[in-house]
Amino acid sequence: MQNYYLGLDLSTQQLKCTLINEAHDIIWENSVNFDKDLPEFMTRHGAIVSDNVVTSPTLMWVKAMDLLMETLKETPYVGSIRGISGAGQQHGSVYWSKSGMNSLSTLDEKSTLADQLKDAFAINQSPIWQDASTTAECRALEELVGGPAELAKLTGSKAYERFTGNQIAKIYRQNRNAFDETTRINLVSSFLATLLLGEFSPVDAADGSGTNMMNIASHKWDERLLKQCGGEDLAEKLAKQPVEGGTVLGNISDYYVKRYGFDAECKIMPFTGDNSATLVSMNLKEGDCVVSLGTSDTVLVYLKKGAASTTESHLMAHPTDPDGFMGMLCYKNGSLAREFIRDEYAESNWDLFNDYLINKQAVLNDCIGFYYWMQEIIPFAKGIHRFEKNKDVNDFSDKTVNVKAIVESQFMSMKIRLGRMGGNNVKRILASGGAAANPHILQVLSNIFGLPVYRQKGMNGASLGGALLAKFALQNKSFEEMMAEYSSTEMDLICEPDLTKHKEYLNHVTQFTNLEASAIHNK
Ligand SMILES: Nc1ncnc2c1ncn2[C@@H]1O[C@H](COP(=O)(O)OP(=O)(O)O)[C@@H](O)[C@H]1O
Ligand SMILES: O=C(CO)[C@@H](O)[C@H](O)COP(=O)(O)O
Repeated sequence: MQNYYLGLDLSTQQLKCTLINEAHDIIWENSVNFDKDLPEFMTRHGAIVSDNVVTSPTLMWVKAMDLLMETLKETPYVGSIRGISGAGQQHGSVYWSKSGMNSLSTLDEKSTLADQLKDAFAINQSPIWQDASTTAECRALEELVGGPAELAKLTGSKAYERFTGNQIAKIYRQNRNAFDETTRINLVSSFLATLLLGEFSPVDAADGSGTNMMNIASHKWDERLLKQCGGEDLAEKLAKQPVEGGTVLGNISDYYVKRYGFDAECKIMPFTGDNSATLVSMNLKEGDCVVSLGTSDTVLVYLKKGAASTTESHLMAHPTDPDGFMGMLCYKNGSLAREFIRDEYAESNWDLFNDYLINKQAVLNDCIGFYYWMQEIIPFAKGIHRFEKNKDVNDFSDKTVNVKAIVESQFMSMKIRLGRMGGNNVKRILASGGAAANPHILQVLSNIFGLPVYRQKGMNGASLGGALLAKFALQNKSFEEMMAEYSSTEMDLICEPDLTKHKEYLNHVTQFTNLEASAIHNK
């Protein structure tokens, strides 16, 4: 009989899934798009934005699970799925009420999850990673431990607005009734595992690194930080210490066995962050660097034991190597900012956008732009700033240059900051995320980094990583040994760099850095 492994990914705009067989071949993929498939929640790009406050309806995620499960039921594979793991957009959080946890443990297979969990949450709008409304909480947390560098040493990152501890601290201070009504808090990742188990799932250490509350060395909650973020009761609401990837949490809830035909022995593994899962799917080797172009743009590297934190990047626990780390840069103005420029200057058309990308010059012609459409993470800045021949301008003399300028500016920032994160020996770029479908964007990436760009097979790295994590936990080999047995997760080479252009880009690094500094100060 065949064995299958399922990976889910609840990211910003969609719930996606990937099913693999024993040989890691992708057998089936599907997705539920929040805006399109669940319009009743009125999200735009999966979120509800009110200035710096950004949330997603928790029940929308539950309903997306119902829809995805219905489609899975129609496949011939469901009864042969041996294990499920997956990922969630990082930092987002879910607040279960006591009665909600009771409903979860007594699910009736005749009704949907959404019908039974519609009143299950003490807070109906989950804060997500795009939120930037907790600056006061961030400063308080840093002050507690002696400053941003100290917090980065302790947890892997200085305080960031989107990190879960600061989000919890805001609720604790501003919405105490809802905080007191909350019996359990999940991250988005552990929320999916909780839904599948029918009981509370702990976070995995990799995603715990995105909370500003976990000790990056011991992978345990730091009591002082917990108290600062949510008083004496927070430890109880988090219930369990973070767990390592590769462990088994338990069997799937009977609800899915009866309603959808899952095997009663199907195991649920800890879910991780979407970036960690993407790292897993690529099976990174020394010299590899992932550039994920999803809603957010991220840069990921595998750092070995002994790596140090910085106040510009994130050091996160590695999802399969308990001694290793994932180094990460995260940009909020990724795909949505490119879409904004496409709509503004390229008639909402990716083909025209690509035409300008191929035929226009920006940085190499002294047209440099910074597009912080939403409050940016690195650098912490907002607004759109353009410079032509080093002069601050409202717009470029040829407005269509904005297309090339945004893509170049995003990748110049990554290139410069990757070096500072300790990623100096990179030999190849592995691209993933929705915008990696666009080879013209990848060509600019290749030229700026001076490196070949590869892309993985399949539609979604994070859910593929989830499926591999599920298999990893159910066998006795190391992750590398497991991956070495099969080659079907190898990458396709998409582009080679134009080294003449690469050298020219390097000549503009100082100019870029200076103009970026003046854009931040002129905000
Ligand atoms: N051909 C394309 N060129 C550039 N960007 C694209 C293209 N196709 C999709 N995208 C971008 O991919 C984004 C979605 O990426 P995805 O990784 O699926 O998001 P997430 O996982 O965060 O929900 C869209 O917002 C869109 O801008
Ligand atoms: O905040 C971060 C990482 O720190 C984001 O990368 C989120 O994890 C959202 O991911 P996508 O939906 O863009 O994949």
